[in-house]
Amino acid sequence: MAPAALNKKKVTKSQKPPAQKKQKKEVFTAKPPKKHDISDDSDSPTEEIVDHEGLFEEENEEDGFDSHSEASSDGDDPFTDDFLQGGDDEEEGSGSGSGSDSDSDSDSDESDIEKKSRAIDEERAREEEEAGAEMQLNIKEESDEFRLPTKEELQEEARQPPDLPNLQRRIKEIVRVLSNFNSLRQEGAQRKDYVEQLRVDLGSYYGYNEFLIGVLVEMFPVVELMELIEAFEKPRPICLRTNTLKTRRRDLADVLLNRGVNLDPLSKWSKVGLVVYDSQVPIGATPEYMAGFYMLQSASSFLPVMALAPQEKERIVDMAAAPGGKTTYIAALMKNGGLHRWEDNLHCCSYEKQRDDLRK
Ligand SMILES: C[S@@+](CC[C@H](N)C(=O)[O-])C[C@H]1O[C@@H](n2cnc3c(N)ncnc32)[C@H](O)[C@@H]1O
Repeated sequence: MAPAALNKKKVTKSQKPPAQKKQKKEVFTAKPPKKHDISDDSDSPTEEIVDHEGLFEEENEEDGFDSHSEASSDGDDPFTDDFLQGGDDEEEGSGSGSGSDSDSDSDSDESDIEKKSRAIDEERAREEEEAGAEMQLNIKEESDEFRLPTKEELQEEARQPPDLPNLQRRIKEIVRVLSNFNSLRQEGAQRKDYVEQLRVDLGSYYGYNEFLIGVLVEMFPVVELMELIEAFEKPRPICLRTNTLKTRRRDLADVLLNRGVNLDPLSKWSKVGLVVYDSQVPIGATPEYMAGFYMLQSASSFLPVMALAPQEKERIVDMAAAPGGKTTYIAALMKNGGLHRWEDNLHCCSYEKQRDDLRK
């Protein structure tokens, strides 16, 4: 069945690492390289990054494996050397025919091994202690009081090209302070000082004009604001809307699947939308598209029409409606019985008429 096939493909597609993982990697990269430095000097930086991603995807398993493999690899070399030497000694010892010598040799071998083993344990304990101290230092640095930049610092910054990592860090810090303002605020600083700096930094970092970022900052609490802005950075999925005057979504999906379009129903909230992951044919030039079986339309553009909930025989005016995505959706919901004003011309809008107009 089509939906099963679609879902399968969706899973493959959704295996892309989520943006959050990136952050995780950034936060943690400071520590794990130790293992790589020791175990394999020849690793290229790229390989290291790949390894880290793997590491944090299966954190627990890897941690367990990691310490084990580290222990055995660290331990292997000295022990191997030892046993080899020990083997030679033993042979020499037995060659001399002195049983007590042999015993004492083997005793001293044993104590050698013990010594080396103890040295390795001590070395490891020291390393762990150092790593712990380093981690504490990092935690302390992160939790150190964040201070807003002074006027002079801002003036100096303004003379330089934008320092994006610094802006990103400051945005993160301001969000952190605003999320727990009473405990983390800088003495004497007001919430509005942080919000103002956040507004400026978000504008510079993400390239918003003052008006738009000002509206967004006023409109949303800080956590939602960040979620929204980060969502704006992600590419929109390609969606199409079934023209229910001509076909059913399921039938359209089947036909497109057969053409090599990898798609799924858009979401529970839409009965007409399909989301396209990838396609072996240009999605805007299939025979079905040319025949008006679907319209390429962002999922978000479905929503105003759904909110409007147009009914048959209503009169709906859609001003400045080109290219007509919402208007044709309205027309479909009105079963082609509506009257729409479209741009400067009055059209008695059948779906086909609008579509034909679109092509002119
Ligand atoms: C954002 S689009 C509308 C999209 C449409 N609602 C849809 O879903 O397909 C706005 C359209 O209005 C047109 N437009 C902007 N100002 C206009 C004006 N003063 N008079 C007529 N059309 C205008 C633009 O050229 C553009 O085609």
